[in-house]
Amino acid sequence: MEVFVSRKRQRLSSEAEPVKEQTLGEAAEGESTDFKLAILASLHLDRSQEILLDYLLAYDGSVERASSALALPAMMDSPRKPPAANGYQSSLSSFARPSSDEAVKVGTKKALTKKGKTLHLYAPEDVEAHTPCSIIHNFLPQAEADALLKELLVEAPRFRKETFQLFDKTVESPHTMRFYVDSLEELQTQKTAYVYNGSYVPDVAQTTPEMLKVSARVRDAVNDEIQRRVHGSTSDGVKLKFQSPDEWKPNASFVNCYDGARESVGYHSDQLTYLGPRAVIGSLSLGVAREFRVRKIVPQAQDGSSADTQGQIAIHLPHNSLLVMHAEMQEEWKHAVAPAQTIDPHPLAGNKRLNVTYRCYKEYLHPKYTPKCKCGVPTVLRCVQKRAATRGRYMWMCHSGYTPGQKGCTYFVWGEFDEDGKPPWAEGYKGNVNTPALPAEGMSET
Ligand SMILES: O=C(O)CCC(=O)C(=O)O
Ligand SMILES: [Fe+2]
Repeated sequence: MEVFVSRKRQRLSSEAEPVKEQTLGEAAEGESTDFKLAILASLHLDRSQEILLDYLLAYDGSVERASSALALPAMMDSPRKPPAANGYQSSLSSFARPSSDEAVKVGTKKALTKKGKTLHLYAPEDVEAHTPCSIIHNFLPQAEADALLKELLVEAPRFRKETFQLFDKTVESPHTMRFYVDSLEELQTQKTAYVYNGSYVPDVAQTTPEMLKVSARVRDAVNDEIQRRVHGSTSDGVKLKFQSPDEWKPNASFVNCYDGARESVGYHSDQLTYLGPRAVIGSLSLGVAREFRVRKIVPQAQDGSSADTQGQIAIHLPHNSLLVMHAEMQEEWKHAVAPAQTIDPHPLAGNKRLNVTYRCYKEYLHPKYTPKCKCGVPTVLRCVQKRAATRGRYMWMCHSGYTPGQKGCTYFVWGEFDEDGKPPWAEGYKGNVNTPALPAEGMSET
């Protein structure tokens, strides 16, 4: 296809295989779905993520074929009837009652979603049962939610779009954001020591007074939710391997602003580099209600089905709701905020949605301790998702492949973590359980 830029595929492995010239579309075929979506988005700027995903699924994951179809003027609509986006359920059981063997426990149930379909969830019990998240509606007293929203509306004009590298292109995130840390001392080290997508973040701000007040409430609620989930029916009191047993203490946050229906964030997992394995995140939504999409990216262990045969789940996020992304989330699922067809303006925020993602940065994952790559930059922590033989294992890799203007190196080392997610240099380290030791081949497919 002519529209594709010809490029040499960058290999992150040390295999000495000839590198052949290929189109961007061909090069993408072995990549993850979100990567393919990002390529389609860069080629079809006028199409929503939802339409792109629909086409990609309709053409069995082929970027070339999906892109050809998207280019045809006669096919401006989705290749199939899009799933209904409106309407409320009181709970999923009133919408589709599973048969007794299609159960009800997360982890033992059959997938509720089907390839190319979106299942919309509104009730907290459904969100909890069918996703790695839990949600608390009307989380803050109304006056406190409004005070925080007003404060963030004053901050929002200083937010910026994030840029990242996609092959030869520099792409901008379709919404704005800013990073906040609690202490002044942390603010200085963040600017000079912490690396995101290969570079320092020049604009780090100090957590505002209302954000800090709310942070204490979020901390208590998230710790309660973690306990409830660990002791609930699905995990029988056993935390996940690598999940920290310590109290969750937020000390930093990314604050996102979506101004209008079209602003969005594409499918991604949050970076684990400073949070560690099996991270938990508390995400507070204010202003316009939007849809949070989640999609499982590793197959259900029980039925062995491919993750790509499952559809996506949309969680409705109204003003003043706290969504907890639990420890299963970042390694096994991806999440997105989809562009909307229409939005209901909010009395204080107008067309804006503000979102605070409270995070717990671990002291022992400060870049002064973590492995450095050959470029001399602290590495990024990633978890293998696609390759079955090494799935679920952690590795430290060079950042620079994601940095505009930088090529990056092939540096890669398996991460060592104990059962509580601590690295060897952390106090109380109990010994490595991140089964490693396969040769470092084909590490480009995570
Ligand atoms: O806006 C949201 O709800 C999600 C934001 C998000 O995914 C992020 O900050 O990583
Ligand atoms: Fe995220």
